[in-house]
Amino acid sequence: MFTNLRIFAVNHQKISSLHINTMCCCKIRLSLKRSKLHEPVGRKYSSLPGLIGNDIKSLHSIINPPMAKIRNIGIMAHIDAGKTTTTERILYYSGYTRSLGDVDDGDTVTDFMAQERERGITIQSAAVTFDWKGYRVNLIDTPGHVDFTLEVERCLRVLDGAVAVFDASAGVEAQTLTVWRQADKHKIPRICFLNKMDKTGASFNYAVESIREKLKAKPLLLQLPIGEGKTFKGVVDVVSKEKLLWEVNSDDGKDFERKPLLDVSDPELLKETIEARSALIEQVADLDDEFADLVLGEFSENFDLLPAEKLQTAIHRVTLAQTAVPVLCGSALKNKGVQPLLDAITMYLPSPEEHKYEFLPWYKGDLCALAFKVLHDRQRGPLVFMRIYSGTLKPQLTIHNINGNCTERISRLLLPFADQHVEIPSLTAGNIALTVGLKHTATGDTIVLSKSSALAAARRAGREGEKKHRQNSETERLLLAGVEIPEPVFFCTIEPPSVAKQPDLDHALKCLQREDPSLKVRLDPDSGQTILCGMGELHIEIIHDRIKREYGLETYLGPLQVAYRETILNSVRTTDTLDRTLGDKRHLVSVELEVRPTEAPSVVPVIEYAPGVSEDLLKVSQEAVENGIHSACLQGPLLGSPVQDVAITLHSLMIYPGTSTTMVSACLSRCVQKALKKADRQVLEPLMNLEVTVTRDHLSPVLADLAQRRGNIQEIQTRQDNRVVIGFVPLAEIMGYSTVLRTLTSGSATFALELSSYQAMSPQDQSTLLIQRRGST
Ligand SMILES: Nc1nc2c(ncn2[C@@H]2O[C@H](COP(=O)(O)OP(=O)(O)OP(=O)(O)O)[C@@H](O)[C@H]2O)c(=O)[nH]1
Repeated sequence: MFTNLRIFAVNHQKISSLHINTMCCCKIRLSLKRSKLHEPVGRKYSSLPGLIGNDIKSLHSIINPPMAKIRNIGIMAHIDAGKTTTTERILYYSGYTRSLGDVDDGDTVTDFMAQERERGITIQSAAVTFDWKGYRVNLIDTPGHVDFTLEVERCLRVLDGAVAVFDASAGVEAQTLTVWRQADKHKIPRICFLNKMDKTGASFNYAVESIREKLKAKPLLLQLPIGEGKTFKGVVDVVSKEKLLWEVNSDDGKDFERKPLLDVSDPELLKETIEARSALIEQVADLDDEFADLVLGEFSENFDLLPAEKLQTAIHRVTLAQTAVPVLCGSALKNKGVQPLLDAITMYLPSPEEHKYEFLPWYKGDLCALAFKVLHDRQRGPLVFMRIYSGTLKPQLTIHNINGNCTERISRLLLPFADQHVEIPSLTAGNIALTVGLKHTATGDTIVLSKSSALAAARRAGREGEKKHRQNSETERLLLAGVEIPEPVFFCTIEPPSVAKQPDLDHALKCLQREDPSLKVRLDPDSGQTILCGMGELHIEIIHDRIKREYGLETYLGPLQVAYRETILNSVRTTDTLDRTLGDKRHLVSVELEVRPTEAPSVVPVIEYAPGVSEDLLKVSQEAVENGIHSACLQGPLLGSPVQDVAITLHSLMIYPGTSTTMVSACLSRCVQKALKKADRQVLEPLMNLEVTVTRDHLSPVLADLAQRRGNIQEIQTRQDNRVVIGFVPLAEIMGYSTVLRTLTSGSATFALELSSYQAMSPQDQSTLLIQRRGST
């Protein structure tokens, strides 16, 4: 077996040439505390647990543990809540690293891109595998910045459970709400970790209350803090009525004392704990009938006698049902409370087999996996992270990619221990694998054993959900991704240093798009320039920098522009005829159609056919008709921006025999454009949700500034000593806001932005924009 196992220890020199990138970017958080750039620090990694001392037994358990012992877990939070620090502690206590990494020193394992280390920011999520008390935990550290929300969502799709990390002095913050909603959407059971309990201003009760109020969740208090802020020393385990104290002088928090609470030594704390435990038991009994029967039967006289295990099992069920969330607390930075968090992960979050996936029976044990992340490694080519739902992955296995409709071979199979990768002979369902050798698989692709296996699964799926999935093609039913890719809100031109380098730029952009589906690249039909479209200023900056660092290309970005949309306000009916003779062939198309605004929002045009349009004709030309309509709606008549919220009804269509489909599309496209031009038109602009956290002293200048930016303030909340301004502001007005806010508040404020919707511009703002655009072209 040893011959099949090799460790790829990736040292820091390698990292810079390996995956990812080194780039400079600005962190939206305004505090400059990390402005010092760090050289990547050399760091020793221990051998993997089980690989030392010829321990073949644990070696076996490392590769394929029983499914009940697997936990696929994500860590999600608002920026800076402490996800990376918590992950570092987790890796240290699980024996995977020998020293404690620190984001402020730039030597963490999961933030392993050089830029992440330099700036202490998580950009790409990294999967880390480790073992804890006989459990295999695959942990994903996700980015907190809103520009990378898609990364978070993509990871949530493959997880069975998540830990939501909060800054205990701030409670629920803007980005927490976003990721919480995403976790709701993917039905991910969660536990909450109130981090930074050591920080001045930390408040357990305040943070719990904000979970209740803002997330509308039912917190189950499994712990109580012993002290808060500077006096924070440990926690009380409410379930077992024990106190856990970390030694004051311990520099790594590895050793801590766990003692039962006794009336003689801790009368007050014991009383408080018994009350909290009774409240917890009542809360769980309210949510779980089986537990209620137990409590009301055997233990109704005295809750105190209820064994901890019974309560734990019930909490596990309630967590899975997502009717409540267990809450724990600690301080990752000060090394307190992380080991109990690990215990809670294995105890309360589900194993893969506890998640019922409707598609599993379709495969009957054949391979089914989702590629959820692609990284480009200069030496090994693309590395694809996969969640295996069914079947087994092996090196040299030929697999079929349903999205790409292609077949390719996995050359090697690895277990992703952050920047150490262990080569393995096979990996079974429930695990997260890293594959080498797949050249065409992109993020979000569904992987199966073979084309025939996909067809067999599609037939089973078809039989099962005949009505439910009627519109989808056979194989579309099998696609797992389900991650909606938000439309980009920013774009800019990108140019290579010389025309000769254009193919290199195209290659780099193609690779980056496979990794990151939220990056869109298109060609400007008028200028022929390449256009980059992204989710935010930081996103585009990072792509630019990655092209330089990873692909050695110095590119030039045009000014960053807001991605507007257009729509129409009234119905217009029009006709068009295209009559062209090419060679000896006559192409003749005649069309009559109507464009009108839709009632419900729709990014793509809604296409309808009037009864007068011949069904036979549509059978052969429908695709060409719809291509023509879609292409017309890509460039609206006002700004050349995509047109949305329009419905198009085709009233008549005449096609002369022998006319090419290209001519049909061209005629439709021209006719739609003509109709759009005749209609009353409206520019839609991206409107952002804005949350600014600012000290009381700086509130007035921030509000005055927002008023000038067409900001619409909805609410000003009090968060401890700070004020939180919540409102909307047009994206066009908020570009470069980090610099302005830093100046206004001496670097003491933070802000978070998220796309809310596209909204109609006022006539005055619209005409100013149009004048500006026309002036600049
Ligand atoms: N006082 C205190 N500070 C902490 C604690 N945990 C993390 N920090 C600090 O908070 C800052 C952010 O920590 P990170 O671990 O990078 O947070 P993150 O959530 O991973 O941040 P992003 O990846 O940028 O979203 C760093 O300066 C940490 O040292 C804690 O328990 N107590």
